[in-house]
Amino acid sequence: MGSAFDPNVTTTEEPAIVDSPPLSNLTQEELKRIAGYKAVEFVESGMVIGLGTGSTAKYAVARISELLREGKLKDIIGIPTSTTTHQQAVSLGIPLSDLDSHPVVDLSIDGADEVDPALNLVKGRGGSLLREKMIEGASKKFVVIVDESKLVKYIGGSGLAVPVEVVPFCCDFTRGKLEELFKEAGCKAKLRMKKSGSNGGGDAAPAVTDNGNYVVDLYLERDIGDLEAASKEILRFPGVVEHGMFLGMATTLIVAGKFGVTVKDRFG
Ligand SMILES: O=C(CO)[C@H](O)[C@H](O)COP(=O)(O)O
Repeated sequence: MGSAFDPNVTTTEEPAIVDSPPLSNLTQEELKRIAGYKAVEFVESGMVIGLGTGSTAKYAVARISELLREGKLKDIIGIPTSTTTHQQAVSLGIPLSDLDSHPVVDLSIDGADEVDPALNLVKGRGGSLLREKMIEGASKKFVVIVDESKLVKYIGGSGLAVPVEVVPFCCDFTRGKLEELFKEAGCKAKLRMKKSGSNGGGDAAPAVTDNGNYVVDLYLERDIGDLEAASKEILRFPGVVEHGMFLGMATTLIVAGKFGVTVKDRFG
């Protein structure tokens, strides 16, 4: 997968900075922790920090709280990107606020489901894409933390979902429109259902986001090409709230893999 991840015009022309020895014996979970901890090296006292969501971001949140407790960080304000992260941050005693009170965020740290060679992302398989996009879009810097399994040649290239948050009203109508839009790429659009057992009755109910919406997952067989054009087309449907392609938003990527930890900066 690493060979698919050469810098292109939108990323630094410098070679990736590999600043750790090979981590070949570590589990995926340990790689997530290493990426999360590395990102927190960018955090400085007094900053407003966007706190991401997911199994990688939770390590960054935990590390921030550790450094606050040790007095190595001071006066941090966290802006959580989901109710789950809100609960984690409250339980760890991190002072919190929101975009209404802090419309400019110094730095956000979050995971991703896919990262392409131009640092475009897919996010939202955890269902938090709308709040993540609002907060990360308001951030001066956005550090993305992944293990190497998230690197793809093109958006949708993992074969897993590109999520779209939709309003519940006539969601099958919107689902059908999205499938039709990407039919050339062999798209199958599926309404995301609650995980079996989470509502006591199997897969009968749609999954509901923190904002009371549903998610349509797009499964693509082929590259959809122009991502900015695809983004505009998706957002043109009135039933769509937001999609999980984060284009041109990441300013830094931290990848933990068997080769070590790589930090890659985007210029411009
Ligand atoms: O976008 C997200 C949640 O909506 C997550 O950042 C993304 O799903 C990655 O999660 P993980 O680190 O657990 O793989």
